[in-house]
Order: sequence, then C-alpha cells, then structure tokens
Amino acid sequence: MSVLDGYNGTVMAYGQTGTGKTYTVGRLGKDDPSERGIMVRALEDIFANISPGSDIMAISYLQLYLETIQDLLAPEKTNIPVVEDPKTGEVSLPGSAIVQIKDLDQFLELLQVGEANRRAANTKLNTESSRSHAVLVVHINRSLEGKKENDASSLANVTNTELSSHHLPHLLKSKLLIVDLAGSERIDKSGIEGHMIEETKFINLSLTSLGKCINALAENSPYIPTRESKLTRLLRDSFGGTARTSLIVTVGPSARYYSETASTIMFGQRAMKVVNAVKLKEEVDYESLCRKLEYHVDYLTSETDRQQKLRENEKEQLEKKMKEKEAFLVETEKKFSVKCEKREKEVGGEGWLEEVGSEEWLEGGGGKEKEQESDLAGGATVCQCHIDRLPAVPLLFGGGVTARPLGAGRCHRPVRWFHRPTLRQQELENLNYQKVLAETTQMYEKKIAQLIKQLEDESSRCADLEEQLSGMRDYLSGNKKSVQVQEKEIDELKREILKLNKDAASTIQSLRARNNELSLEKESLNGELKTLKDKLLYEERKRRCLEDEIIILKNALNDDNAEYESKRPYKGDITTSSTLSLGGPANIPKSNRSRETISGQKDTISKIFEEGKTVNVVANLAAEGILVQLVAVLTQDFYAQQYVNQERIVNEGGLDTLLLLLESSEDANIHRVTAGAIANLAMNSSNQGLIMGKGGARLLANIASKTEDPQTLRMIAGAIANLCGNEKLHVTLKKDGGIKALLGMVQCGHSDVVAQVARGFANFAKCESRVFVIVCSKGHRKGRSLLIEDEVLNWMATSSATFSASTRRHIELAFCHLAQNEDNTLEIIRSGGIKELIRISRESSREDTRNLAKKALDSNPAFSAEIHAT
Ligand SMILES: Nc1ncnc2c1ncn2[C@@H]1O[C@H](COP(=O)(O)OP(=O)(O)OP(=O)(O)O)[C@@H](O)[C@H]1O
Repeated sequence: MSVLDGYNGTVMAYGQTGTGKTYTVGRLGKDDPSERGIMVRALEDIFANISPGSDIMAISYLQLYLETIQDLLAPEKTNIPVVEDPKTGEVSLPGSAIVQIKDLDQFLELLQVGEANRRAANTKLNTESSRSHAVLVVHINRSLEGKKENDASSLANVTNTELSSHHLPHLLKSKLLIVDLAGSERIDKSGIEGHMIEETKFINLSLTSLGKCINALAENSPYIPTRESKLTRLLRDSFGGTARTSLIVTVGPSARYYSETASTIMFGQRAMKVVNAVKLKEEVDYESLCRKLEYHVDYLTSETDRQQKLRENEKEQLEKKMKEKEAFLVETEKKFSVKCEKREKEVGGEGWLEEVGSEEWLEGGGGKEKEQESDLAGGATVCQCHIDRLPAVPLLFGGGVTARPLGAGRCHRPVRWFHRPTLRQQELENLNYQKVLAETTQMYEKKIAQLIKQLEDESSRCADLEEQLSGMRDYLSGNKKSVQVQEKEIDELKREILKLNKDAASTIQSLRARNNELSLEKESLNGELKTLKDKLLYEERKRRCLEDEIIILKNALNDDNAEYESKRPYKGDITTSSTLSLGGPANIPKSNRSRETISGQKDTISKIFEEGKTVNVVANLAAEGILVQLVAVLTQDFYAQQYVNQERIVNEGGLDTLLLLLESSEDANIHRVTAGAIANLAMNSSNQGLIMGKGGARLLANIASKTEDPQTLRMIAGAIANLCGNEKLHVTLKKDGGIKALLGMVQCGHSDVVAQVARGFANFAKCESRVFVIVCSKGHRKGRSLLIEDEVLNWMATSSATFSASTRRHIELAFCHLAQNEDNTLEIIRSGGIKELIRISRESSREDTRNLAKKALDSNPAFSAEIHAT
C-alpha cells in the first residue's frame, strides 16, 4: 500500500443513488469479515503493516452536507473550515477531531458512531440513501528507522555525524481519504420534494464541480476549478495531484437508468485520463530527534560520571597500594638494619646461620612469593654458606623482602643467614640495595607515569565528551529555536489567514449590501422603465388611433367632398388660397373641387404627416384647405397631449387657431378634435387662463349646446372640467356659461360625458372648499357656492346613486366639499342633501369621502338640528 510508503491516497465511490457506494465503501462487517467494506479493509491492512511502537495512525470522519462540513465523530463541531497551506497546498480541517487508533475494534466503534451521525434521508429510489458526502481521513506517521526510540544501546551509538542533516530521523507522513460520495440523481426521477430538493441541488452542484475538476485535470488544463464547491476544495490535494487516486464507479443494472449509467461511466472514463504525479511525503521527525538527543545527552552524562568514579576508585587503590609498599619497604629496611646491627654485635663480623620459624621466614612474602621471586630474579644476590652441620644453603636477597633456600633435599629447614660483613661486603650490599631500590622506584615511577597518562587520556576523553555534549545541546537549542521560528511563522500565517478571512467576510458583506442597493435601484429603474414603457405604449396606441381616425376621415372626406364643398361657407381655389391668419377671422380657402385639387391635398397631407413631428403644423393650419386643416388639428391634438410641445403650440398661435376653428367651422369632426385638443391644453394651468381669456369656455359651451355627438360632448366636458380646477377662473367660467353647459351635457345620458361633468363639479367644489378654508382662517366668509345658483346642487343631491361608481365618487366628493361651507347649509337642507350626506358618511367607497361627510355633519349644528328634527 502506497500510503504506508509515504504517499497520499484517495479512494472515491461515485455513482447514481442506490447503486451500492456505501455498500462497497462503508460496510462494517463486524460478524463476517468477508462483508467488510473498503474502509475497514484498508484499516486492517494498515494495522498489519505498521509498527505499533513507532508508527502512529489516527482518523477523522467528516460529512459534507449542504456545503457545510460536520465532524461525524464529534457532531457538535459543524461548519469546519477547509484550510489550504499556501506553500505546500496541503489541505487541513482545523477543529476536526483526530482520534489516534490503537486497534481495529476501536476503529470499528468509531466508524459506527460516525455512521449513526451521518445524515440519511429516504427517497423513492433508496430507503437508506446518503444525502451527504462522507469522508474518512486516515493520517499515518511512520518512523523511517524502524527501531524503538527508547533503545538505549542504539541511542548510545548516535554520534554528531549521524545527527547531520543526512542522518536526521525522518518520518513518512501520509493521508488516506476514503470518500463515499452522495448519490447523483435526477430530481424528477427520485420523487424527492421540499427540503430534499435543496439537498439534491447541493449534492448535484458539488458533483458537477467535481466533474469539472476531473475534466480540467484530464485535459491537463492549467486552471482547475477547485474553488467552486467545498467537496473539491476538500479533495484538492487528494485527487489528480500528488496523491494516488482510485475511483469506484457504481451503476444500476436497470435499463430505466440507462442515461445515468452512461453518464457515470463517462465520468469514470474521463477520470481515467487524469495523470497523477505522486510525491513522497517525508519530513524530519523533530519530535523523535529531540527525544533521541535527550536520551543521548543523559547517556553521555551518566557514562562520564561512571568513568570519573572508576578512575577515582582506581587512583585511590593505587595510592593505597603505593602507601602499603612504601610502608613495607620502610619496615623491611628497618628490620634488616636492626638485625644486621644485632648480628654484627653478636658474631663480631663472622657469618652464621640461625634457624628461624617458617612463618617468620615467609614474613612479608604474603601470597606473592613467586612473583617477587621472578621480580627479584634479575637483581638478587645469591649467597651460599658452608657450615659444618648444615649443607650449603644458597640464599636469595632481592628487594629486601624474601630469601628462600634453594637445592631442596639438602636442608629442609628454613634458615636465616647472618654474616658479619666486611667493609667491602657492606659496600657491595649497600650498592646492591641501592640498585634494587632504584629499580623498584623506577618501576613504580613508571607505573605512576602510566597511570597519570591513563588519567590524562580519560580527562581528554571526558573533555571530548563534554564538548560533544555541549555541541548537541547547541544543536538541540538550535533546533528548538528553528521550531520556535516555524511556530512563530505558523502563528503569523494563521493570523494573516484570519485577517484575510475577516477582510473577505467584510468585502462579502459590503458586496451584499451593494448588491441589495443595486437590486433596489434595479427594481426602481424597472418600475420607471415599466411606467415609461406603459406611457410609450399608451402614446403609441393613441397615435395609432389618431392615424386610424385620420384615415377614416380622409376616406369620408374623399367620398363626401362634393357635398361638403357645397356646404362650405367660403368657396375658392385651394391652389390660390389665402392664408388663415392666426387669431383672425375664419378665412378658409375657397375652391371648386377637382381631381387635381384632391390629389394636391393628399400630397399636402402626406407632407404634413411627414412633417408631423414638427410644430410647423400651425403654419399648415393656416395655409391649406379644410382637409389639411382637419389633419393639422388632429396632429395638433396629438401634440397637445405631449406637454413639452404645448408651450410651443400656444406660442406659435396654435391655441388661437384652434379657437378660431371652433368658432368658424361647422364640421362636427373638427369640433370634436378641436375640443379634444383644447381639453388637452386645458390640463396645463398656464394655458387655462389663456383659454378662458380668449373666450374658450364660451365657445365650448356654444358647441355643446348645438351638438348631440357624445364624443364631442365628452371632449367639451373634459375641457371645461379641466378649467373648473382653477378657482381664479370660476367666476368667468360661470359667466361664460361653462357651469350651465356642464349641467346641460348631463342630458345626453352618456356615461363618459356624465363622468366628465361630475369630475368638473368635483374639481370646482374642491377648489372652492380650499379657498373657503383660507378665507375662514382670515376670519372672512366666502359666501354661497357658485354651483348652487346653477342648480348643480339639486342634481347632485338627487342623482348620485344612479351613476357609475367613478361618477358617483366624483359627485359624492363634490357634495361633501360643498357641505363644508356653512353658507351652503340652507341650500343643502332645502335640496334634501342631509340624507345624501348621511348616506355618503356611511356608504361611500372612499374613506376620505366618508370622513369628509362625517366632518360636515358633526361640525355643522344646523345639520345636527335638522337631523334631530326629522
Ligand atoms: N453488491 C451488492 N450486493 C448486495 N446488495 C447491494 C450491493 N450493492 C448495493 N446493495 C444494496 O443496495 C442498496 C443501496 O446500496 P447503497 O446504500 O450502498 O447505495 P448508494 O449508492 O450508497 O446510495 P446513496 O447514494 O443513495 O447513498 C442497499 O440496501 C445495499 O444493501
């Protein structure tokens, strides 16, 4: 197994849901080992090949669910981050539990705990479907030496050279990932719903991004999109890189899953193209190195102590021995000289032999006679004496220590021989003695010198060892320092990562905020855009209506031209027409109709249409015949609805021309479109005064009295209703018959016309009410409403219930505003308006109108009195 040789490895099971991924990878097989999945088998193999003493194995077991990593061995740990070493690219999961494993049983227990924590949910396809990706991470640290670290003999042999970088203890660090991916599935086929659709989306997202990475790796692309999902970030250093990867693809045999099977196999095929460049992960085992060096230092220290002690003992013994010898020498000398003197006195210089006891004879010899004998052999004097009774006994004198009879058989008793030395003999003896003494001294000096040398050697060895020791201490402290530096660097990196994370979070937050702002902006722009589009659509529709209308009118005019020409007040040649002066009397060109003229007019029409986008239509109004006038009026109407053009139209005399046409033309079509154009211009308050000033209300009232055409009446009612919204014009409007005309138009019964009339009265009453409030605040009275004089109040009090809802709302509003003015109280009571007010206060569809009615009823004591009275 490569993972035991220091290579990272990955085993990954991929396939459609329910096809046996978990079965292949995760089965425990507690009772039957043949049932075991890849996770358990892998661990079995690892256990069989590692040395329990020196190698370490630990596991983490995690699940990736909804893009969140959770620890399956400590499920309270969620949201575990995936951290990538920027230098080595190694992926780690800080915070996840890493449990050291001692044996297979422990592993099986942990796996069972992890499996219980793994999220499982049912789908129609598989009742035990895994809805998360499960990742078992096996961390293996193997010591390269294969020796017991605390083996003292091995430690004793470590030398400085061995501690050089080549001989540092190395560690093989590897990681085995066994991944049980969640099943790929199609939402429609799996029958999942609700929350599980979300799960499936996340699963499919991560599998898709895994597929993308595999594709990129297979194509040897320089960019691998590993950042797209947590799964690919987690597996970043475990597939397609420096790790050995095995992919297991599982497929369902049913033909129903043909497409899933095909896509799974294609995934596998693509994965097979990925080329891995496996890399050995070896690093210095600083921990064991440190331990080793400490053992080594201890060993050397104790060894030095031991040797020191030995040397001291030896020295002590030698000194003791030397002292003993010296004492013995002194003693012997002493004895010898005493005996010599004694004998000299007794025999007067003659030699004799004296028997002595064997003990005495052997005195000083101890158990080393032989050695001393041999020691003395070189320098001893052999004397032989011949005494009558005794055979000759040769005597050995050596070192002043012993003498032994030679020639066994002739004399069996030890004797001590004394003689009376002559001067010569004495000298000789002295000389001999001195020689022996010198030799003995020399020998001891030699021995002492040897011992001193030995001592010096030991001292120098000791000094060497101490030097080694201090070298090792330096090395250790250097290593400790470098570890500290590295730790410092790691801390800094961690801090940097934290800072980067913080920055990223704040950037994401600000981007989110900006995104929200932009969404709001987008929403409001969309709203605006929609309004503009609606407006444009409306304008376009209106333009088309007008164009249709023009075409209809053109046709009508072409057909009825003869009749029309006969009715026309002025007759003349259109080709020689005089101009229609602005604001002057009607000067419509007179002509006899001919085919050429009509065709000429048509040309003019198309010209006007072409130029329709310019305000030159006014000039055209003045210059051309009736057909042209009509077209010009229509175009004018079209433009009048566009406020930006209104000012130019009015400034260029367009309003004058329109009023002129209204006055002079007998044509119903012209009346209608002209009234429409004026109604549009009357929407603008700056035009309202001009229209009134030029007698517009009078002209409109006049036309209204003559026509029964509801469209024309609607336009006129709309124009007057717009003028009603300007309180400064109320008096003139009433004087010019505008109010009466409005009320008169009600007779036509057309709902659109009545609605415009009601709107006009509501505008009028509202403006009066506003002025009334201002006047009252200054302590003045306003007087009765102008509407009362024209019987409008009666109409409102009696008819509102019969009209459409929108018309009714206008009437109710107008009535309530009139009721705010105390000067109208009498008329309201007289017209039976209190009933109407009470009805409005209860039934009106608008709350503000109901409140207005209530306010009038509550604030006016006359109304209260009337209510009580009736
Ligand atoms: N080789 C097999 N022999 C017998 N039974 C099998 C085999 N493979 C799978 N099964 C059975 O099929 C069912 C689904 O298997 P499993 O849960 O392993 O599928 P899966 O691919 O992991 O599904 P999911 O992706 O939804 O988790 C299980 O009940 C399992 O026991």
